[in-house]
Amino acid sequence: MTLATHDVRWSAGGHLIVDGITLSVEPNRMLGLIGPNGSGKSSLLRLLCRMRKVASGVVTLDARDIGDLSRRDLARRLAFVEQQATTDVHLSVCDVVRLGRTPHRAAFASWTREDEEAIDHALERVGLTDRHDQPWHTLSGGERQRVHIARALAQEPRELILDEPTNHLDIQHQLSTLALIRRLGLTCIVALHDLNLASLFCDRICVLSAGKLVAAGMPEAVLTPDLIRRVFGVEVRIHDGAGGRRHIEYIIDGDQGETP
Ligand SMILES: Nc1ncnc2c1ncn2[C@@H]1O[C@H](COP(=O)(O)OP(=O)(O)OP(=O)(O)O)[C@@H](O)[C@H]1O
Repeated sequence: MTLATHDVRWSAGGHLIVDGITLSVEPNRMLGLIGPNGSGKSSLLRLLCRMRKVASGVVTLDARDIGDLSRRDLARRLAFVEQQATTDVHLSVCDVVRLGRTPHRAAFASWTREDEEAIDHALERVGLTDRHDQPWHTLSGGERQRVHIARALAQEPRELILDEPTNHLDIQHQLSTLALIRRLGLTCIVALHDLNLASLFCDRICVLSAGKLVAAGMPEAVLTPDLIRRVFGVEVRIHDGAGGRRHIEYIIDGDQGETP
């Protein structure tokens, strides 16, 4: 195991938001975190990358408490792409991606060829090489999201945590971004709302509900009509498609459609 939580709890505003969660991700695998709005996904991701401190329990990286690692050591291993991350409007695209190099550079050191190559490579991977010098504030929401992913890649992490990375992306970029993240072969924990995308791209899925872990396992074992009804309050039909791919069809009120 690389990254794991052990009976982790976190409270805010007098409420227990993350309620005794134990999970782990296998090295070089993609773990999807799903759950309704407010179920605690972002809060858990922040605990995983030490942006928040656990109230009890422990988060470990290679069996070491992440609280014992220096900020720099942690940032060399683990990158976080936040939901709706804000960035100073006066920066260019490459300035934002450069921020990812911070953990690799000594204070006041000049930029090395290695730094520049990491930045160029990261921009290439998200398909934004031609936007290198574009002012950040002129980018579309989807382009900003991809720049944030490039910033995380420039950090050259082994563990990558992403909070709704497909937000703001059109369907082509949702698919290509998740395919890219998968191709990276990093150890990855990703919060997703789209159950079909989670099923398509994740090796395993953890389901949160009201701060608790209510199911974990392979997508086909976890994403059953019963689980989706209990956790999301939605009726679905599951179709087996070509190549073992499954499709979750949502049944809206009054839909009497029968499975052919
Ligand atoms: N600092 C805080 N103070 C008070 N309440 C908080 C705080 N942070 C989170 N919460 C509450 O904790 C709950 C879980 O929030 P969180 O953002 O983790 O959920 P989520 O599953 O990521 O939701 P979404 O799918 O809507 O992004 C919410 O009800 C939220 O209002």
